[in-house]
Amino acid sequence: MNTRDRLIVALDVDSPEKAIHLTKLLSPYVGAFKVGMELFNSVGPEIIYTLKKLGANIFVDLKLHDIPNTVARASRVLTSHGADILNVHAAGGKEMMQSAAQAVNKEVLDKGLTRPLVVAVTVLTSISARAFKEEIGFAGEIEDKVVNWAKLAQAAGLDGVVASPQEIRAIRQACGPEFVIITPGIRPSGGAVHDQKRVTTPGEAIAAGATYIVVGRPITENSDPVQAARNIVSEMN
Ligand SMILES: O=c1ccn([C@@H]2O[C@H](COP(=O)(O)O)[C@@H](O)[C@H]2O)c(=O)[nH]1
Repeated sequence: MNTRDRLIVALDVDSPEKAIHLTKLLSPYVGAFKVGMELFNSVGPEIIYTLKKLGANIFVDLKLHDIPNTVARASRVLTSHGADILNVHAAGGKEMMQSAAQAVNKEVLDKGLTRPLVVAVTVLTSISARAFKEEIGFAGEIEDKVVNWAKLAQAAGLDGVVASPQEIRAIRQACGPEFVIITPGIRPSGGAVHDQKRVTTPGEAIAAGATYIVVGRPITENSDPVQAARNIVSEMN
């Protein structure tokens, strides 16, 4: 895979015009675009079709988390809309993840679609070690929880996980070289971290074994998004 194909830009915007503008501007420099809750809920599923018509690969980041039947049905619908990557929460459990994977596989077979990657969100990159223990009440270390959830996702038939770049090496060791690791919480050296807590630079994430990195504000809120994306790809090398 080319370095630039490993860069996914988070389109955290509230209108189709802004999303289309960024997609046209950045498509030559990045591998894919992420449609998250803000854009999906502002525009609706048609944004997936609109951006795919522009030739973009789309990660639909809705972080499904519900009972197995509900998540399976939602996963089937997102597959039919043409998501290239979709995700569920690992905290939903093995049965939920298995149901999602099976529903996606069935939809792909029934409709002759290209199979999307189905990945599990582990511990959000905005969660600090203190919040993990004192607020949410988990015992132990974040890395152990992330690795356990990654192994559970793999056993459930998922393709990979979303995790912080700080846990990449441990996940790689536990789940092997083919397992997909998508890492938000990426900040260029010296850049503002915003609400992210477990961050690294693009270069550190790739060196640790990330399959894809996700970058939003450092690109989309930059006065020159193209240069920001090009700088990040350079930092990945
Ligand atoms: O643990 C997670 C899971 C998802 N995200 C998403 O990634 C982007 C990051 O945006 P930045 O502006 O680069 O912080 C955003 O869309 C999140 O919803 C995450 O950050 N952490």
